[in-house]
Amino acid sequence: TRSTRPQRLLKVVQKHATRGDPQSVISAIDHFCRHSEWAMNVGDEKGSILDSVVSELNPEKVLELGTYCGYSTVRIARLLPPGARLITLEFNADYAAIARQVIAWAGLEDKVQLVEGASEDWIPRMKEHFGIETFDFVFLDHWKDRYLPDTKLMEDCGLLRKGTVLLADNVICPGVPDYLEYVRNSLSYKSYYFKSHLEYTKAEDGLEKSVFLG
Ligand SMILES: O=C(NC/C=C/[C@H]1O[C@@H](n2ccc(=O)cc2)[C@H](O)[C@@H]1O)c1cc([N+](=O)[O-])cc(O)c1O
Ligand SMILES: [Mg+2]
Repeated sequence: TRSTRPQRLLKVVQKHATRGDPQSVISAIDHFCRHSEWAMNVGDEKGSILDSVVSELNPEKVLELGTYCGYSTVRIARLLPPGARLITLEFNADYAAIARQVIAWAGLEDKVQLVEGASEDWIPRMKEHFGIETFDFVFLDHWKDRYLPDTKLMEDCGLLRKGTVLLADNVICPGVPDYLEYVRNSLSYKSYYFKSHLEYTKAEDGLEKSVFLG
């Protein structure tokens, strides 16, 4: 039977990227998704904004909601200082299996912990299961109707501290109106919109950076 899109992405990485070279993994996926088959990776344009936010923050503890094939996992983990840790949550077992191999190909498995399951089940367990006090940086790129409830859940679980940065993908396309309204109007956040484009297209999209004020 026909392969899946994640399987085709992994094949492209294994064929065109160099083991242990995260940039080559990123470039191989971007080239394939721009010229052969679109996929819902954050992509090169928004990815550069993600890079700048991570580089400026230099986070020790990172949470990613929505691994998919591991593209943004690789983008973030490649910039983390030694000893820093990225926990990425993936609901779909098939996607998780592909992402593990993409992350390993990039040579970043020591910095990344991929956890399979639903964000609402794992967020309340971050402290007791992973020994996490608070996160320095959270990248939201999972189901768009989960951005707001999961943000409130992270607040309630005490996982955000003064200065924690949330960066949300797709705030225009497909859009997360309830999340945007919340972080832009809540007195607990200072929010900024980075205008960009939907990955590999000319459609508008953007990233919303929201700093938790405690
Ligand atoms: O729908 C989109 N993303 C949903 C992503 C969902 C991912 O998050 C995981 N997850 C992990 C943990 C959970 O608790 C739930 C799901 C799912 O198993 C999936 O791997 C999307 C769509 C477009 N688009 O143009 O249509 C563009 C984008 O950049 C997008 O991100
Ligand atoms: Mg996205």
